[in-house]
Amino acid sequence: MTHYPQDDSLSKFSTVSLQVAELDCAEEVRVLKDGLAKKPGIEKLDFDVMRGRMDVHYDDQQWNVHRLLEAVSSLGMTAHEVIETPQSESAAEPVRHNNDRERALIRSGAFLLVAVVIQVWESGGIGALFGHGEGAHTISVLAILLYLISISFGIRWIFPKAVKAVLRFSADMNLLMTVAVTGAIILGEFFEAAMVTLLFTLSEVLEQRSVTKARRSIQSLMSLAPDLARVKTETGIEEVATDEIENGQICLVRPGERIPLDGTVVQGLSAIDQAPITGESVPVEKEPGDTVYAGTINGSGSIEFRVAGTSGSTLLNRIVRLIDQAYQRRAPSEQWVDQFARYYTPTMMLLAVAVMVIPPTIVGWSAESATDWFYNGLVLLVIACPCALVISTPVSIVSGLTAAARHGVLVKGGLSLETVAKVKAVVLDKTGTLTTGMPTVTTVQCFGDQTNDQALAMAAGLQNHSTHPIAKAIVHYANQDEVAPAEFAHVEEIPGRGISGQIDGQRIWLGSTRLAAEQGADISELEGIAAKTGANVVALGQDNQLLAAFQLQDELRDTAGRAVESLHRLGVAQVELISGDRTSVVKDVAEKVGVDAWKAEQLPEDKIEAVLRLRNEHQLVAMVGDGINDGPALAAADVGIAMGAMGSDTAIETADIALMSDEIEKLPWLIAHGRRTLSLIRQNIFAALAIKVIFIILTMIGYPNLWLAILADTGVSLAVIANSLRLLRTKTS
Ligand SMILES: Nc1ncnc2c1ncn2[C@@H]1O[C@H](COP(=O)(O)OP(=O)(O)OP(=O)(O)O)[C@@H](O)[C@H]1O
Ligand SMILES: [Zn+2]
Repeated sequence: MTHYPQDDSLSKFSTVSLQVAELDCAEEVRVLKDGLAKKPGIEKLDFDVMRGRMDVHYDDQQWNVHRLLEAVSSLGMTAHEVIETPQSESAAEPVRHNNDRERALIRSGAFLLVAVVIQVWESGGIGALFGHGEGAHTISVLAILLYLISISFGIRWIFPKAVKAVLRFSADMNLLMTVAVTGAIILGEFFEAAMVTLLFTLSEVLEQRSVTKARRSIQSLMSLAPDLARVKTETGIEEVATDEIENGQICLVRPGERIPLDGTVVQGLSAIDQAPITGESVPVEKEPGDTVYAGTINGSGSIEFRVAGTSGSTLLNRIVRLIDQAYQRRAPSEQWVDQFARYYTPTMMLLAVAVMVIPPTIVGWSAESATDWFYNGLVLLVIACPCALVISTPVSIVSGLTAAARHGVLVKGGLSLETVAKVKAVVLDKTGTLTTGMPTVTTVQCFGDQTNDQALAMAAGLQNHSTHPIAKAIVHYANQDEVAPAEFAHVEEIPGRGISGQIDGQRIWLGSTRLAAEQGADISELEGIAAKTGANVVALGQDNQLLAAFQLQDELRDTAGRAVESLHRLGVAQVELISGDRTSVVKDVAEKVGVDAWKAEQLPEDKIEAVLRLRNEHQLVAMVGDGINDGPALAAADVGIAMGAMGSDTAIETADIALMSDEIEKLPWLIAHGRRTLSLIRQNIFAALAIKVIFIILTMIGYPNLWLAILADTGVSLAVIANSLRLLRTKTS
């Protein structure tokens, strides 16, 4: 049968990045989502409010960029396409800062001030500003004019959005503000109208500033990598811009300088401060063969290193890019607030209208009662403004993510941060998590007629193809004994068991006792060795013949016990150790670190099952692993946390959270940090709602005041922002 490509099978998805001029808060995100996301052919929308960007993933059979731009403008916004050049790589681009609005704020404030001075001077007292309801203050045309100019500066940012809200038949805070300001002008309360506008603009500016601030503190990470590097060339040493340096070139770094690019040390010894990436306070000794990272700080030795990759592909670059993406993922608490505001705002508007209309209808309409209740209704509108509520959560989340990154913990979104805060059970992998993950070969024992060196050459030859910690240990051991690894063909890794390959037409395997047994080998001798020494034993064999056994010892991290204790202290109900290693080894580790339960000789699929079982019992489960033979389990957990992610690209990309350093004590820190972030969010929401309730009550019992209401709201916004930014100052545990 012949295959003809079907029309719809040809349809493809494309992605375009749009710069949307009006996109600067959650409100616009909602509008764009409502207006676009559900249209056929729109696959996905991603927002980056801070840079005013929207990425559209669309079906290019149904849409093109031109049509997308039209769709955006039909929602009342203007957009243009962003063409990414390698240099304008998202992370490197400076955070957009809306200076226009700040300028408007200052002008609005200046005119307000002059107007106030004139009004007070004309009427001979401050009292003129605050009385209301009598309808007629003595106020000159000049003062009125100045107030109106002040208002016009601020309202320019609010009014267009309010109109669009009306056109969409929805109520948002811009509409609330516009109605309140217009109402106040109608009542002749110019001072209050101007004050409301000014304070509202102020809180919007503050929101933007604070988010920018949190973001900048990550971007300062980026600027850590120097722009110039000294490169070895045929003619000598030259200073070259880092983005012109190619893979494989040799760079020189003097003591105290920052490493310009990622690479491998080829000469020199030095201790390098990796805190910018890992948050570790202690410098790490580097020798030829070790990896160095862009942005880290060289200690007292001079080193030469061979560049790996380019300036765009450094670990630092990737981290900043991932954090950038993390900012865009909305946390559950953010969604909750959005959802809340969606009903809350129109409800408050209806309530305000009710206050304006119902009481005068009951007591009888008179000029006085109408004005009074109209004013009360306006106050209610202003109190209703949800802005403190709407800004609090994103600012907290962004600060929380940024603070974590500065401690060497890469959290890939607000959701992960909130989940880790609520974790009830933790599954730990052993190798690389509780132990250093750098086992060493202690003994080699041969059973066949070849020599130790021949066995070692074969083992090292196979292990050259593996990234398993055991593989590294065996290769390293062979290197030390100056044994050249044998060349293998058709090498296959057998997850959770070992590895096999062909040499001289023979199939050779290497792996756990379980693998040996599955190959039909007699494992009684292996069991004997393992029982005697308590070490991990790896067997080398051909068909069902045992050739050699390697004993390996992996050291426990000295902080492992304390970390488990901290987890218990934080109220984590169950800490389990799940390992692919032998029972005797795992049992020993489990007892030393004090976990609640342990399981040994677990295959990758068994590890998934363990995670699923714990999810049944404890709901939220975190799995911590090094990404080797536990990737699927990391994915099955509510939060997958990769340990020592610095060396492993896949761990960084796939885990929900990556602990860049090899420090297990970052785990309890992270849980505590997540809880701090959550509790800040709750405090903020509570404060914002509490102040509203207080002012509603004040209005009800007859102390309505328009500008005090908005002052309170702005005050809460400010407090909430300051509260959230506190996260940026958290210290490493
Ligand atoms: N590449 C390999 N070379 C040699 N042995 C291997 C290899 N991969 C797995 N094995 C064997 O399989 C066993 C299980 O491996 P696995 O990676 O699942 O767990 P582990 O590293 O022992 O411990 P943990 O599960 O705590 O990380 C190892 O103990 C080892 O005996
Ligand atoms: Zn507000």
